[in-house]
Amino acid sequence: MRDVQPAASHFVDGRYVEDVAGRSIECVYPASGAVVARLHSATADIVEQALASAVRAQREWGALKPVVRGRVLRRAADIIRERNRELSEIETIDTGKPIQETLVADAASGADALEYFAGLAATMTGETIPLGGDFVYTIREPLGVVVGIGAWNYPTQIACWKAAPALAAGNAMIFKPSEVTPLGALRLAEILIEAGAPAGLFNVVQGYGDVGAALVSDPRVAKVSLTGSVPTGKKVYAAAASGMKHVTMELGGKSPLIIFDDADLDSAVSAAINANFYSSGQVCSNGTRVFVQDKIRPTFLDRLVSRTANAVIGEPLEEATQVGPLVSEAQRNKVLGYIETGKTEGARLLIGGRVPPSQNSGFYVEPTVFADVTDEMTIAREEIFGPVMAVLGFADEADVIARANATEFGLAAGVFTANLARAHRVIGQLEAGTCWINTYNVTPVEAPFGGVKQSGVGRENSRAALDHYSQIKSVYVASGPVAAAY
Ligand SMILES: NC(=O)c1ccc[n+]([C@@H]2O[C@H](COP(=O)([O-])OP(=O)(O)OC[C@H]3O[C@@H](n4cnc5c(N)ncnc54)[C@H](O)[C@@H]3O)[C@@H](O)[C@H]2O)c1
Ligand SMILES: C[N+](C)(C)CC=O
Ligand SMILES: [K+]
Repeated sequence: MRDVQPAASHFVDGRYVEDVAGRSIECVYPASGAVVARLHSATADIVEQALASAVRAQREWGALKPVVRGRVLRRAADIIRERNRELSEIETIDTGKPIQETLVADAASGADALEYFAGLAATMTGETIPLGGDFVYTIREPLGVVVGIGAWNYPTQIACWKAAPALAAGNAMIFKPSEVTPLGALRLAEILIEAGAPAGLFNVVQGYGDVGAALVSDPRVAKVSLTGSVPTGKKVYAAAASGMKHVTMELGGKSPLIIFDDADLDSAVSAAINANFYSSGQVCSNGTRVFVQDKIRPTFLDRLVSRTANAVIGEPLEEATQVGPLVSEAQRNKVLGYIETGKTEGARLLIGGRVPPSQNSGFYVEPTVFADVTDEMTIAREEIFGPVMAVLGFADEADVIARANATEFGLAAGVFTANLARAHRVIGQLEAGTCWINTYNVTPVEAPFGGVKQSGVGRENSRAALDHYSQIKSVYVASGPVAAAY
């Protein structure tokens, strides 16, 4: 296995920096439990260096022609693609996700975001508003220094999805990765410098929640973009509110995947597998409540179980492996606890539910399917963030829409049907920010991504993300003399 110990914990002002006074962070390889890197949480001194250098870099960067900023981001995208193999291995070691996933979904998606926003940078223009002889013109300005805070499931993708629109719009970013997966963002910071970004433009500081909180409460920070859980989102949103800061909140979900009886059944089974077992189920937008219409449910479950039995569980660095471990022991135990609750509350366990007998180290859980799940059961209400699918029945359209919406979350939703009129009708009534018809969890950077209700605020990706990283200055221009009352 490659050596992933970084030169130092943090990347600030264009170089690696360390302060061993910070609390220790051990980066664990989830497939074995071995410590693969030792880092330190940022001290107040490191946080100060990051903030001061970001303020300085942002002034320089924000004054550049946007097309020049785009060129730097485009170069970074190219470097990421050249190094995809190495970056994917680091991502697999950091998260435990199978290399066959990280080779296509992580650094590669990050490169897509950098390339996409590189192209859009120069299109961020204002408008002129004629007012007779006078007029108003508008300027889209950067916010200043923005903070990104990441979750552990997609560390590189999250860093890039936040950095790309932020930097394209002329901001500087300080990024705090999850303490569970500290590695990927450091490589992005190195690559941006290599691509020509000024020192301090994209700083990475490691740390636990207190480091995130210190960044969010600093008056030099104009915005925070968090990917994480709903409880953390509420804390960060509240802290940002007291400083009147902008926010983007990409939070959790318990999304419905609704399969009508006229759907292409094999595609629907594939989608349910992808929507629950990809990344061992550690995907925010997963369709973890699979509603299957009565007539096809027995056949659906048969095919689902026989295909799930074929999943290759194993060492994530081997290309044949399809299912790896969960990210940590704590997450594995949390998921096993939900499986026990599912059994106790009367759901029918069809397959999985155990630590795979072949894996005597690492944090593995078998892909697990529960049938006969009802709306009140804990496994149908709470986000598990593991490979646990709950299959529920339904008879008619109005009933399934009401039940799909009966949740505090609203991140995503999917509908499978051959009847496109029905597909659009149902999607129109679902309370979810990101929806799919006859597919699931496809998240191209060109499309807005984000949630409604408790699942979040704002959108990542697409043109919409640029609005969330910029503000409008409105300038009234007078052409005549000014009168006053006295
Ligand atoms: N919507 C999305 O795009 C998306 C993507 C991935 C994960 N998620 C969600 O993330 C969750 C899993 O990730 P997690 O366990 O890392 O989430 P988490 O909420 O525990 O932590 C997220 C990040 O917030 C930091 N943090 C914790 N307390 C903080 C505070 N008071 N102030 C500032 N920062 C603080 C953590 O250190 C970490 O970096 C799931 O709920 C999942 O649905 C959402
Ligand atoms: C954005 N996505 C779905 C790839 C990762 C969220 O957990
Ligand atoms: K790790």
